[in-house]
Amino acid sequence: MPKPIIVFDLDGTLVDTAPDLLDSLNHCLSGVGIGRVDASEIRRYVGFGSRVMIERAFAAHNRSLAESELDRLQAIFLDHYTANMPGKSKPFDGVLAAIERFHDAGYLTAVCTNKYEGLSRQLLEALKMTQLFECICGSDTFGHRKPDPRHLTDTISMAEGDPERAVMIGDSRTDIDTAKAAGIPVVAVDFGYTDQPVHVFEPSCVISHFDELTVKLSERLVLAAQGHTVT
Ligand SMILES: O=C(O)COP(=O)(O)O
Ligand SMILES: [Mg+2]
Repeated sequence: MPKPIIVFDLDGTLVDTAPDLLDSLNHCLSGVGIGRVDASEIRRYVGFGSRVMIERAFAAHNRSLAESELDRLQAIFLDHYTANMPGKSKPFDGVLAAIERFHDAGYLTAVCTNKYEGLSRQLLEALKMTQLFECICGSDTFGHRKPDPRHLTDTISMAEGDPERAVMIGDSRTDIDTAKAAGIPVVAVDFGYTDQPVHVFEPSCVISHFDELTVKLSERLVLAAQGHTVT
């Protein structure tokens, strides 16, 4: 029988990667004349991978960007980001204990991220976290990515999890829209990368620390999603 599953987003949910994304973004933007991006800006640019992040930095400065220049800058970004991994990135407080709680309760865990799969694996490997997940599915794993709900449903299938007992954990509108479109309950963390507070996007619930992510909470969300009255 397939097991219940918790699917984690990566950047801003599992791992606090913003300091390294910021360093690599500023490295690739040096010399293009838009100045340095700061820590508050980067949180609005993350969510659709490095290419969109660079595009958003240009758009924020009312600058257009030719495709070939974007290719060039993305290659610089990726080289720098890869060479410095894991850098300052670290798992958010309490997430490792939360994963252990779910494993002890018989759950599977997986990653569904808009980071490239290779980068995600390299980062999680450097943080000694790869073995925690049944599968790690990036933006290039299936040919569709969040907010396409198939990115999430295909992740659950690959992990051999039960889609009727799945919960997504994410930090952005993209994660919330993806899970809702897939009919899967979604817990939003309020410490990740988003331009608006996550409650605006109406996730199933919001947590401020992984201590709040309990097996009981996930069971309640699954029951509620199936239409049961939960008190
Ligand atoms: O790297 C990004 O832009 C997005 O990554 P995430 O889907 O793990 O938040
Ligand atoms: Mg994220």
